[in-house]
Amino acid sequence: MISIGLKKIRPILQFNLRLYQSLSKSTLNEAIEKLKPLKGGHISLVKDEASGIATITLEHAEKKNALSGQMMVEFADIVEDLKLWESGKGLILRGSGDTFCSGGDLNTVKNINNPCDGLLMSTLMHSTLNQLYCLPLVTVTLVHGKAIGGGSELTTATDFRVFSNTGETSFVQGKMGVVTGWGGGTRLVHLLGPRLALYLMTSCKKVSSEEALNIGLSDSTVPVDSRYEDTLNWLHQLIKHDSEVINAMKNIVIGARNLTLEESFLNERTLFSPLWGGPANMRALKKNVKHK
Ligand SMILES: C[C@@H](C(=O)O)C(=O)SCCNC(=O)CCNC(=O)[C@H](O)C(C)(C)COP(=O)(O)OP(=O)(O)OC[C@H]1O[C@@H](n2cnc3c(N)ncnc32)[C@H](O)[C@@H]1OP(=O)(O)O
Repeated sequence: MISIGLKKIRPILQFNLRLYQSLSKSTLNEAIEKLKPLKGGHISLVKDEASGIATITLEHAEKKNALSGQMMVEFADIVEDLKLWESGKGLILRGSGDTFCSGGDLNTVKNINNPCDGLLMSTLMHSTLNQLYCLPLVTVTLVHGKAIGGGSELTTATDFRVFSNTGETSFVQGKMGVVTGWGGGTRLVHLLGPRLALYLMTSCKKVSSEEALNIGLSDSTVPVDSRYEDTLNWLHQLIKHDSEVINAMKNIVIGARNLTLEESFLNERTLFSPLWGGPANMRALKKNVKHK
């Protein structure tokens, strides 16, 4: 009976996750062709096998970490890489220099400034950021300095946000005559609810680190000088368990976000059963842990 359940649930979860990936393969390929030649900056990925924490760094400091077309394509490749990282537990997304990200690189934007190309860019960024959103890792954005436009959208693609004192986010798309192009509007509603999300989008208000903490957009504020180390420490507190346990916890959250209630409970049972009596569970039982 259980094996029937196991067989059923994988396709359900995978079907829902495929929704994010299946924004038409040919459209994605067309987007990559279009965006790749639009150069500038770089995105790096460092995977620390010992801790299970990966760090993605936007490296275009001279343009305030604006995302060029080339960086958008690199971002897609990095998320593909992380999807295959079996021992991974956590991820930090950050920017280099004094700004988290000033959104789309205006030089790239000028080259693709028509509805068709806009749809291509949007399709690629939706695919990348929604797959990031669905990684089985505990993910956090370190918001140091400004997150503007598309930059503010990036911050919504992780589970948590840690702001440095100077961290600030603003959904300025309205001032640019557009709306969120990277899926940040939908994720913002999931994060804060429709009322606050609509307020932030329509007002284009700058949200300081303090305000972000107050409204539940930020999970912690860290001093500027020790921002990366403090974010690492903050994340370490959440990823003490075995990677299988962390991955299953995150997959419960992803399932609950995407599936119907019934499917989500089935997903949860399916994730639970292999851990019950598994290596981490047996080690814990042997230790006779007291939860004082
Ligand atoms: C995709 C779409 C969406 O919303 O979905 C978007 O994101 S649209 C993009 C929305 N973002 C924007 O409109 C950003 C506009 N930029 C700004 O507001 C400002 O530059 C700040 C980001 C607040 C930084 O001001 P600050 O006075 O500190 O520095 P700055 O203005 O001298 O900027 C340093 C250099 O970075 C460049 N720079 C800054 N942001 C850029 C961007 N997004 N694309 C291309 N270049 C950019 C500046 O032009 C300047 O280049 P030079 O040294 O060569 O002069």
